Amino acid sequence: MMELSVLSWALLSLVLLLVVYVFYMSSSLRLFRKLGVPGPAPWPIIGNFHLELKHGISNYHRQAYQKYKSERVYGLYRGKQPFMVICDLDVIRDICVKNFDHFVNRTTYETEEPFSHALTQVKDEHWKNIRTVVSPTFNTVRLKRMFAHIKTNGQLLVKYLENRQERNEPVELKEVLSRYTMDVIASTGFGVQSNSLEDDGSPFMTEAKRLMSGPGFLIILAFFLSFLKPILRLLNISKLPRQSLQFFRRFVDAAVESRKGEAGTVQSRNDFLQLLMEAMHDKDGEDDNMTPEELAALNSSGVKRKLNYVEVQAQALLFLLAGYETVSASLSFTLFLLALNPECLQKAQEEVDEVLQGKFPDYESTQSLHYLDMCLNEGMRLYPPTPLLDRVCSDDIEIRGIRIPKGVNATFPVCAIHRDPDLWPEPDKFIPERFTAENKANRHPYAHMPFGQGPRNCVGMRLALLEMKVALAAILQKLTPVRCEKTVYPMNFVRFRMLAKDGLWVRLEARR
Ligand code: HEM
Repeated sequence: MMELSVLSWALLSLVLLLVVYVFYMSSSLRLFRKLGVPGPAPWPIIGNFHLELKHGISNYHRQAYQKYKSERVYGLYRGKQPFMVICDLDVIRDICVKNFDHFVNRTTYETEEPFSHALTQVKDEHWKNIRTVVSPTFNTVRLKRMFAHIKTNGQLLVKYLENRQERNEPVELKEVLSRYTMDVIASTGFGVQSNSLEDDGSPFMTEAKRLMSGPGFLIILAFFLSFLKPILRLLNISKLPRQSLQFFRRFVDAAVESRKGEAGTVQSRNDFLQLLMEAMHDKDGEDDNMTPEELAALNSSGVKRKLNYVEVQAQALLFLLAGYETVSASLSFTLFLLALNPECLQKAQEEVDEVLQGKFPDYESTQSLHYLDMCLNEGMRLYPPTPLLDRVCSDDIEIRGIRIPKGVNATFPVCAIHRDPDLWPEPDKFIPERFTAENKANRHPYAHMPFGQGPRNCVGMRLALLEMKVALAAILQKLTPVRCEKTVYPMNFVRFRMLAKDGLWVRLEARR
């Protein structure tokens, strides 16, 4: 009898706890109703997260955007976290630029060390400090110095593809271009030739793939639904595969260690790691490797630019990861779309022939490949690697009649804006001519934002465009991609990833 009553008490307490928990989790689910912001009704505990899970992020937001666009904004909850999705491009512009001081940070989720110090994660002054150090890596002077690395890998890529063409083998573009991208990152970042193209068992590729293969379903849930995090911690489940993280950490450590003896010497390595290590030694203005332009940019910022070792480690790891999936996806989708659109392909090849005159692309010639630039922009419009962007509001503000309270995540539905038929007639078609100077001038500048916008935009954009143009131009100069028996279009996508389930298969023909 006694035992039963203990059990009853325990059950009663559990039920009470559950009620309190549900009440607590639901308490903030009234915010959007109070503000008059439309949106789907949230469920207790999970909010609206089930909708993104069920339809996929891009599909869900394309539908929701069309439904609520006339209201300029809609509200969603992930767990109890409120996300105000902004459909009005002028409001997005004000958030990114005019009112940037209210929206410096983006939503971050708990990450393993040292990732919490990476540029994508850090906040406010910490972010400004690291961004100031990292930005000069991508200026014209540094990109020109890095070009030799990109050229070597571009030449290897074409040689590899020519071999495949001679054997008449179809090629899965995402796989091959991921290998090229990893080789470019390893060489421009760390001065290392990772040989991913040549070597099927390259540890660089194996670990990068493992890292990118995406976390398990439970982990994705925990990413967004914070109440699951303690459970994962208790089960010692990591969001990123530990083995791969360890591999890249050891790689960065070894690279830093091997260069320590070089500190203070004039030896110039022209890579990202060198810049980070210089920032660690904090030579403030005495840097032989920096141009006057770079020094002026750094010193005028007025913020401290010394990095500690963990920060160096974090940026180095980020460099490996941030540019891998994004570049390889954009590059392979664009080449695939060119293969499916022979008229555009012909125009691109004519431009390449005219500009390059039979030579391998160099830094200057890539700047004249305007049609290729339009093709890349159109590829990233259709398949933006980052389908949603966001900024966290640090203080209550009203922008163009929309009240955004402190703590709310202002989200920009890039994947939906990029397919809005009012901005892009026939939005699902690949039409690079949308990006002629004239057409661009007639469109809102925020209608296209694959690299984000404002001071917190993609810091690696110029490197990304350069390595993508070199690869495209070098391939199209020698080879013509065409549909083959393995081509699947329209594509089916892997859940939660901008990755074609059946691959991006083409056959290559040699150009006469
Ligand atoms: C096609 C290629 C790429 C695309 C589409 C892309 C896209 C983006 C986007 C959308 C953001 C967020 C911007 C915002 O919130 O406004 C971002 C941030 C960032 N990207 Fe990229 N990216 C690409 C390549 C690269 C490369 C090659 C690197 C470096 C090697 C890089 C490094 C970063 C970093 C460090 C940030 C965080 C910037 C900050 O918080 O200050 N990205 N990128």
